[in-house]
Order: sequence, then structure tokens, then C-alpha cells
Amino acid sequence: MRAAYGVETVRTAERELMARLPEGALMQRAAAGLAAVCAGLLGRVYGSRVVLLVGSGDNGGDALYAGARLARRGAGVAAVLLDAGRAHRGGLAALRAAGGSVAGDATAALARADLVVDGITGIGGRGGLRDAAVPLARAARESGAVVVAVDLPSGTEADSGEVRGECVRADVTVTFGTYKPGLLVDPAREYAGAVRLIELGLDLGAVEADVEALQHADVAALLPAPGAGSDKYRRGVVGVVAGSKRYPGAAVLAVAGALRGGAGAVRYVGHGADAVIARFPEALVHAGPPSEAGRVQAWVIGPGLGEDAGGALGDVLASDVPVLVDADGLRPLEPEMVRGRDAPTLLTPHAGEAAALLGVSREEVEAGRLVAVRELAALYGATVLLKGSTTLVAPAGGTGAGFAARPVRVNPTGTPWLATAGSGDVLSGLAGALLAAGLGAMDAGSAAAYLHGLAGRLAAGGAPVGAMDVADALPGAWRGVVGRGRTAPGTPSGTV
Ligand SMILES: NC(=O)C1=CN([C@@H]2O[C@H](COP(=O)(O)OP(=O)(O)OC[C@H]3O[C@@H](n4cnc5c(N)ncnc54)[C@H](O)[C@@H]3O)[C@@H](O)[C@H]2O)[C@@H](O)CC1
Ligand SMILES: [K+]
Repeated sequence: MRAAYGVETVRTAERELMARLPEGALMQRAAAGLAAVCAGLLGRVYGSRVVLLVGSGDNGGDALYAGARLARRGAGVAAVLLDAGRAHRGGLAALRAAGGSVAGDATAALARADLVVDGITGIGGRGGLRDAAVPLARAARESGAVVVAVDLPSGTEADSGEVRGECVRADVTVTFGTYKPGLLVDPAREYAGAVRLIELGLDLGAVEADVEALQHADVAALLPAPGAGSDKYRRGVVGVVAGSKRYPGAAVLAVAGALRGGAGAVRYVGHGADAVIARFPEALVHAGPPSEAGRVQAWVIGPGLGEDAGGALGDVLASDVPVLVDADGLRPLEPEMVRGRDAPTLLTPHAGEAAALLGVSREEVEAGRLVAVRELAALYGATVLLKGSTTLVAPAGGTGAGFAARPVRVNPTGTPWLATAGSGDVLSGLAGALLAAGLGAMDAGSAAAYLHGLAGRLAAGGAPVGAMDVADALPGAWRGVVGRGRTAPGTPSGTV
């Protein structure tokens, strides 16, 4: 599990550690790690040209001390100071002592740079870059040099992943002590490039993370494996209420996701029965209503249902098994239809659907995904999976002591190729199968998103894919996770 902690938690842990270490030791650890990453990127340090963008806080201090280390190894290092009077004193003295200089002309220095170190702001930055820093962020991007962000790309919000206005776009971000939520969650994640963590020795063991990302080994441990005594009910029967005369394909894709997701059987209810049976003769079909379709261990309702989702939705939500509500099923959904349920409910909106549920604009959701997913989980008292380039899963929330904030999970395996019609229908079926197998809503949602992302990558292989290709790639993704998870717990490829 990869954990990310917010600014307040990081500051507390840093204070505790600093109290036990000689003064400045922590910043030296950070600077040493930063310099090592920069040296690796430069290849040959001697003779290279490095420009430091230096704000007036400790983030600038890290950049200056790292610059001093590179200067000692023969790099030409020039610092651009945002506020000459407030630059980190010790760091500036160290840079000068090592032969580095302060740049008189920032534009000229940036134009010749091989590598730019962004030390404008770190976890102390607030509210988007200030005016004086904006042209520097832009010039860094346009310089063609490799851009390394210190702790986080300046201008991005560490806690929320929000980006307000111009910000630095990094090729690599060297972060200290722990990941920050903004490094894992879009839109900020996009600006971070590849993220490298430098351990500082912070003690965060007893603290709940704000955001966490499952890795192969975590997912492998969650996925059910049928035993000798398994029958279809033990593996989990999924009820799928999806598709309509107008959208029969959604029914096929949701059923495909459920079957490839390991369901013992799928009971399909709706107008797409002919299409479902034609493709999956093993599916059990029923004209409805869902409550009369027979025993299931979880329901999936919504993909391609069209306008008349209301009746079936009430029927399914009245059941005592887990329910996943997606797409058209979300439209008639009111908080009170979900809040009173004893069994888990998992809502899986994309940004547009989440916006409609919250009564805000789609742009607002896209800009503040972490806030939006938590708000929805609180409003509906349900687990919420917000689809997107970084899919988020928030635990069922609410107010009061029973709902201490638990981590939101961010999926690290997504690929832009998944943004294709019907891909969400496959995800619904897959998550439904995991719910039916007995996983909790958080685990089912996040493991499904993980497998779905991997399947998307496998199916795409760098080229466009259709939703059925993604469903067909699920067994391969599953095998990859289980195989690798058992033998070598590791991270998926990608920048996170
Ligand atoms: N506290 C510690 O023990 C350690 C801190 N470290 C570094 O220290 C950083 C935090 O340092 P600080 O708390 O000094 O804060 P920062 O250096 O992140 O930012 C604060 C400074 O930026 C200015 N600023 C704030 N918002 C701005 C904006 N929107 N545009 C432009 N300037 C803005 C402020 O006036 C202030 O001078 C971390 O991100 C990390 O890089 C590391 O050295 C590791 C150890
Ligand atoms: K920075």
C-alpha cells in the first residue's frame, strides 16, 4: 500500500523528528536525496548547467543545498531568487561557498539550462502561484530543460490535488518523508511527472493516511480464489439490471465484466436478454422485477438503463445484499434511498454524474476530485467510486464520531485508453462480482478499478481499444496480479 499524508500530519511528524536530530539535519537529508536524483538525471554532473528557482521558504532551502552539492561536483549552478532578501540564508551561503551564483537574468539562465530545480513552494504554498512566480513556471516549462520539482510542483495543492492557475510542470518530483495526496490525485498528479520518494525517517506508522494506493500485492491478497468446496453461490451470484431496448450493449458489457470478474453466475434482468444470451449462454435471464429474479449476493444496476430506472432501483435497494449503482441508476437516486440501507451501497459516477448528484458543475468536480468524492460519500452515506484518469474510492461517510475520516483510495493503474464507451459498464460488472464474492465496498471498488486499469493497458498496448477488449483482458490482468503479488510484491508500472 502506498500512503499519502496531508500537510498538517507531515508538519507534526517533521517537528517530532527534528526535535531528536541536530539542527538542519532533516533538510540535509532532503537535499542529499534531491541532489542524487538530479545527478542521476544529468548523467554527467561536471560541466552541466543547473538553474534553481528559489522561493522564500524551506522548499527553496532544499533547492539551494542540493544546488551546492551539484556545484561541488562541477555543475554550473545559478539560483533565481524570488525575493532576494528572504531566500534561505544557510542554503544561499552554502551555494556560494560551493561556487554557485545568483542569476542576474532569469530568462537567459533558463534558456541555457540542462536541468531546472523548482524550489518555489512546497507544502507551505497556498492558493496557486503568486504573480512574480508565474513567468518563472512558464519559462521553466518552455526551456526544454529537465524540470525537477522539490517536494511537489509549485502551484499545486498538496492536500487536495487542486491546481489553481499556472503551475510548474515537472518531469520528476522528488518528495520528502511521504507522498502527499496531490502527487497521486489529478489534476495535480499530472504535473508531478515521475515521483521519487526520499525517506526522511518520519514516524507515521500510527497515523491514518489521507490517501492510499493499492499495489499488486494488496490486490492479490483481496482477490477471491475458489476452493475445492466452491459452488456458484460461494463464488457469488451477481444480479445485473442494465441495458434497454435502446442500449442493449450495456447489458452485454456489464455481464461480461461480472463473468470475467469471477462471478459464480450472473442473473440478468432487463430488455437486453437476447443480446446477453447470444454472447453469454451461461447467463441466467429474467424479465423482472429484480426481487423476483432469484437469489443473488450482489446487485449491479444502471448501465444503459435509460429513463425508466426508477422502479427497478427501488426494488434492488430494498434488498439486503450489496448494491452497486452506476450510470442511469444514479439519476433518480436520492440520499434517503441509500442512507438507511444495512448492506453496503457502492455508487460509481463519472465526473458529470457526480456533479449532478452534488448539484455543482462538472468542472468543479474535475478540479477538486478528492473533495467531491468525500462529499458524495458523506451525502449518501455510501462508498463512492469516482471514475476518471485517477479513479478515487471514498469510504461511506457521514458526520459524527462513527465516521472518522478514513483514507480515500486512488487507483494507480488507469490509462487514458479506458476513456471509451462502455468501459464503465465493464467496471460495474467486475466490481459487482467482487461484491458478490464477499469483498467490502471499498475493497471491491478499488480492486475492480485496479484490475480494470491493468486490463485496459493490456488490451490497449499503446493502441485504441473497445470496452469488450477490456473485459476480455481481465483474466490476463487477474493472472498478472495474482502471480506477481505472490512472488514479488511490487508496484505497477507507471508514474505514480
Ligand atoms: N520542515 C522540515 O523539516 C522539512 C521541510 N522541507 C521542505 O520545506 C518545505 C516547506 O517549507 P515552508 O514551510 O518554508 O514552506 P514553502 O517553502 O513550501 O513555502 C512557503 C514560502 O512560499 C511563499 N509562498 C506561499 N504561497 C505561495 C504562492 N502561492 N506563490 C509563491 N510563493 C508562495 C511563502 O511566502 C513562503 O515564503 C517542504 O515542502 C520541503 O520542501 C525539507 O527540507 C525537509 C525537512
Ligand atoms: K516545489
